[in-house]
Amino acid sequence: MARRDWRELDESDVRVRPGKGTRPRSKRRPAHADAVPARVTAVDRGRWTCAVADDPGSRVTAMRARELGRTPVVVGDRVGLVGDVSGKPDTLARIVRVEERTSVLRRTADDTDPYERVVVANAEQLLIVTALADPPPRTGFIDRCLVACYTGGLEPVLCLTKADLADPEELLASYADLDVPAVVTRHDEEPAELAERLRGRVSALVGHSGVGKSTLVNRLVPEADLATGVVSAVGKGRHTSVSAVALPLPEGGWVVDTPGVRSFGLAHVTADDIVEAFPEFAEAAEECPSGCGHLGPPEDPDCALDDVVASGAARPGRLESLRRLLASRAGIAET
Ligand SMILES: Nc1nc2c(ncn2[C@@H]2O[C@H](COP(=O)(O)OP(=O)(O)OP(=O)(O)O)[C@@H](O)[C@H]2O)c(=O)[nH]1
Ligand SMILES: [Zn+2]
Repeated sequence: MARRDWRELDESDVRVRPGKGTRPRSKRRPAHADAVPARVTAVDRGRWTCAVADDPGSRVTAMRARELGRTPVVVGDRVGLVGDVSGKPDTLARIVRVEERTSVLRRTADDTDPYERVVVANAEQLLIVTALADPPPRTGFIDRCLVACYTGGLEPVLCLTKADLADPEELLASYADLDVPAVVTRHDEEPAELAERLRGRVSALVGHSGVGKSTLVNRLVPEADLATGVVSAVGKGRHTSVSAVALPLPEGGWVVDTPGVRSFGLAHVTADDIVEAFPEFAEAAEECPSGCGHLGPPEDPDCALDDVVASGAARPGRLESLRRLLASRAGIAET
């Protein structure tokens, strides 16, 4: 099985591993030994907003140093800044370095841009916001979010909103075998459990229009309405740009809203990439015929994963769930 690394899935990425071609870059590094570490919180027309040392009170505008070449720099990236990092009006710092990413969330290619691009870097978890009713939950969307998490290095969390309108039990049951943590919210109650889960961490948020994402963000980030510029994208709906924005949580951590992102870049994700997220099946998958899609009969009659369940080493529900995710990958083109 050719093991593919999520960090190498497309050419528009930062080179995240020291490879053959990186020697000149490491030579250059000492010149910026004084670079200040910061996190990118917003990107807008060739300007990057950065928080120095993760301090939400610091808001430095930066440009990209010429030496970075075409290296993409996205929200969540950890960067090194030189120049004026005071954040005072009309000052401009320079991004001279992009650190290796610990996770990536990609959006799908579309008519205006044929590449799958990273929209959020370094998020620890992805909050998949789904309404229990109005609009009704779409498991296909949730499943594709899960695949994006497993292959991008994020921990998924289900956030089921509008619990005042419908009971969460049925939906929770269909994800029980995946062991995905879930939080249930409703607008007439404080989202305390959710706030606890987000505290001190970097969490990306996705959800379709109308599921109550803005309602949640405004609850979690009380200043979201007051802050200028970058946060104006929150809650404007479909027509807003696809760029993400990181908002500081009052008790530490960041939520990264992803307005306009409604589907994920899974075009290069293989069946084996998904199986790797299921440790009990990963080894058996190497016994499968080459090119096995692991769907089982009739598509993949010689798939070895059924043997794992037959031997008692895995629960049948785990294989069913895994295969549902594998099947959902096939539907990635639909939005
Ligand atoms: N019954 C009920 N309605 C809610 C709840 N949360 C949000 N809503 C309503 O659902 C609608 C959509 O909420 P928003 O927060 O704007 O949803 P959104 O996902 O941000 O949608 P866009 O702004 O279109 O991206 C609004 O009318 C909210 O008042 C809830 O817990 N229960
Ligand atoms: Zn197989």
